[in-house]
Amino acid sequence: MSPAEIRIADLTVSHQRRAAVHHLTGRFAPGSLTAIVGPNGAGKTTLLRALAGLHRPDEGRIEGAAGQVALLPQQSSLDRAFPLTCLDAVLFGLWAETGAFRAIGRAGRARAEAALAAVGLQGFERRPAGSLSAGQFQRVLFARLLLQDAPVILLDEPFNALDARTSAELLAVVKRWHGEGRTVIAVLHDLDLVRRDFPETLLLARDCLGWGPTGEVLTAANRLRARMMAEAWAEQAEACAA
Ligand SMILES: Nc1ncnc2c1ncn2[C@@H]1O[C@H](COP(=O)(O)OP(=O)(O)OP(=O)(O)O)[C@@H](O)[C@H]1O
Repeated sequence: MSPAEIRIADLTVSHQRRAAVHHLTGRFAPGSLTAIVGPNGAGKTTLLRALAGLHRPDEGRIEGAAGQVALLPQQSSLDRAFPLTCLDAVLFGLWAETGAFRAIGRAGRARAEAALAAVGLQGFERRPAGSLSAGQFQRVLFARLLLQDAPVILLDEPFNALDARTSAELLAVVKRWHGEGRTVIAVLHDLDLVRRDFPETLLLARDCLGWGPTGEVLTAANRLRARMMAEAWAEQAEACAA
């Protein structure tokens, strides 16, 4: 796995002309493990989706991400009523390799079965994905990421609403990715988890309030600034003017 660096230069991303990420500059070092933290509405998901190429920047640049990333979206953003088996859901991870309409061969199926087994879901291949618990479904999405085998992994609230055992097992998968030299970036709200397991942190409140070693970024002063900025956001704020 060749390590991937992502460089961000003066990035602004807006929704309906309102800036969600504002003039962000910095880099995710190759093979780094970074938490993105900040209050609700701070622009964390917007940044992750911009890194995945799903939001176009209004200004600035993202370099090094194109074709390199695999994204775990927030579960709440997914339609689980879609009639898919667990195996099919995992096989979506091969789209980038095979294209949407090319048949998946036996080798692809074997890889998908192995990925399901790696996240503790051996025997779930034919189960409808819609019948799974939230924790089981998150395991399926992790299996899909395993199959994508990307140098950069983007995770949006990967441990949200999971029990302690599922969280611990999926955190072990994240650490394995980091150990393999992948660049891993996760949006998280649990600051104890961030302090314990994520060496780097980006603290976002639309603007960047700190980006570097977690202990230096998650200071009481920085967190207070983030909270105060969140409280000050005017819903009718205009487009970025600076
Ligand atoms: N599709 C959209 N259309 C319009 N506004 C949006 C859209 N997506 C996000 N926003 C707005 O952009 C801002 C940033 O949202 P975003 O989801 O990136 O924040 P977040 O930090 O991930 O929040 P949370 O912690 O609540 O998930 C918010 O004000 C949100 O209302």
